[in-house]
Amino acid sequence: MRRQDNERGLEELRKVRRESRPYYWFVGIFSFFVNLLMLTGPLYMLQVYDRVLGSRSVATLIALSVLVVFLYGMMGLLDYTRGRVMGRVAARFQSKLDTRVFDAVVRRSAVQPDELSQTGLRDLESVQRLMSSPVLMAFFDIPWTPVFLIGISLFHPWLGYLAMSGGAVLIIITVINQLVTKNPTLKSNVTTMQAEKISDQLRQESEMVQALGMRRAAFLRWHDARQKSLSGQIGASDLTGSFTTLTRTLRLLLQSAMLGLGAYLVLQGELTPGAMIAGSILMGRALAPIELAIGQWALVERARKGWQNLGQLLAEVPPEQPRTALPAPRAKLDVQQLTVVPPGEQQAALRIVSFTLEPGHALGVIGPSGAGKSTLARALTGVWRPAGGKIRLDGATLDQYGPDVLGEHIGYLPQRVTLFDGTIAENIARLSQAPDDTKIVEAAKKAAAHEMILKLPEGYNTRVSSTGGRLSGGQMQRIGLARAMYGDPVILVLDEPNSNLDNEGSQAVNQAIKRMKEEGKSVLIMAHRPAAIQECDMLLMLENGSRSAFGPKDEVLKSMVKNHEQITKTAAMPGGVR
Ligand SMILES: Nc1ncnc2c1ncn2[C@@H]1O[C@H](COP(=O)(O)OP(=O)(O)OP(=O)(O)O)[C@@H](O)[C@H]1O
Repeated sequence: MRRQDNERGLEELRKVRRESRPYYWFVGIFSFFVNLLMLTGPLYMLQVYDRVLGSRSVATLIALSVLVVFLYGMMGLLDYTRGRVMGRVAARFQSKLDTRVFDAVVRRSAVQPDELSQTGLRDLESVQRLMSSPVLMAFFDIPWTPVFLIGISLFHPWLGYLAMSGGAVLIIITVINQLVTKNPTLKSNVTTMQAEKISDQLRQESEMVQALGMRRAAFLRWHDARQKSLSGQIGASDLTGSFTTLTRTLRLLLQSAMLGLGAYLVLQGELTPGAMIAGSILMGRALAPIELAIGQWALVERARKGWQNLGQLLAEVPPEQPRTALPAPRAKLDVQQLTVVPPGEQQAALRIVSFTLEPGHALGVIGPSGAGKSTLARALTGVWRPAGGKIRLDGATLDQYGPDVLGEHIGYLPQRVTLFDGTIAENIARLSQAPDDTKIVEAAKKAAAHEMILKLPEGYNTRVSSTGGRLSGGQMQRIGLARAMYGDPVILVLDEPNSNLDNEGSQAVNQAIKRMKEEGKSVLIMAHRPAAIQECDMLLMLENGSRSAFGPKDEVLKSMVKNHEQITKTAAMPGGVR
């Protein structure tokens, strides 16, 4: 996506940033006073050398020193306050965007789990971190650098020339630093993330890694990524480090050069000793923010990249428009000419498929592997949008329901059940903030999982992890079914519900389907095994993404048998299919 296309997302970010505009003014005004108070040191030196030492007045020295303590105190207070304000502005920026970015990340991950969706929340954090860091304060201070440099030239034009040329060299170094360190810093960030991703995945799949004897190979793969990340980090930190050292050395050198030139001018009688010292201190103050910015440039680069990424993410996943709340739908599903193209693919996985499902019916969707059954399930649950055709739930297309509302109406049991870290009850209640215990138990009973859960050591409060923890595959599937049934959905989409179930589990699922039908609700079962379609009244047969048969179960099965016999007979004939 080009920068121009990201503009909508960037504008969204800028809008949130603009909301804190009064605070930026506040910090700007405070920075003015902080920088003004920076003159305390040089002015003190000027007074001590040129007035106190000349007049030998202890009283003046004490008065000046008290004043300096007060002024430094004020400066510290203002500096601390502006830091606190920016910290809060940064936190506000993050929390204002948290919901929006989280929503965009979840929506994008569901269809395209790429780098952009993975880093979304981290990108927001890196922008927040820059906003609350001292580097940002340095940006508020840098505009004062020329003012300090001009101040130096007021002492003596030669000092001014030296300060200006020193400042110019530092600015050139800053620009070169920005150009040179940009790519290595970003590259090192990417390699670090890749190494983390590999280690996360290997940790999650540790059981399989162990069982398949993949430990050494897995280690080498991770180690390779880790080495790349490490050498990237060393390269980037060497580069940034060299610029930091260069600027620091240059600043110290310039300060000393300032003293040297000042001393020469004092010897020539063109400058007072106080001005010599004050000039050197001013030089240090003028260059300090530039030095700080260069030292922390990696933070700036990360935030800059994060800002661009966020712009792209928000542009690609626009906010959802509010929808008119519809009444609870009847369990009537109407699929017309549905075509679905998996995200990032060119070819449709489902082509012009039509069927209807009436309330109180169960539809079995059968077909070989890769026929498009799971694709249909994802389209029916609103996860993948149709590239063509329509899916209507009680007359309204799916996009007329809000995604969370649709989730309440259509219960979904995915092919691979994943639970979330938490208790079984929390998982069944779909992590609801206000879980309803009665509904949780009811859903578990409908899924015939109630007894099984009670037998666990802590019943409904048993803690589980994303991979199930102490639960077996079949137990996870039954909890997944209870989760699908939580909140009384009108339609249930079950993708291979029997894949991990024993006989008792399969019967429990069939019982649940029967109950749904009796309540006037409907069920779709994507299945390989005959046991799964026992309760189905209708069958939809998919082949290569197209509908090859649809109708009452017995008729479809009969025609399948007939076709099968036909094929067998033809194959048996001389010259037939072999
Ligand atoms: N996330 C995805 N990205 C790209 N293509 C996909 C994705 N998921 C599925 N497909 C493709 O869509 C086609 C249909 O896959 P689908 O998972 O719907 O088949 P299925 O009938 O459910 O198979 P199975 O019975 O093995 O689960 C396949 O060609 C597959 O390669």
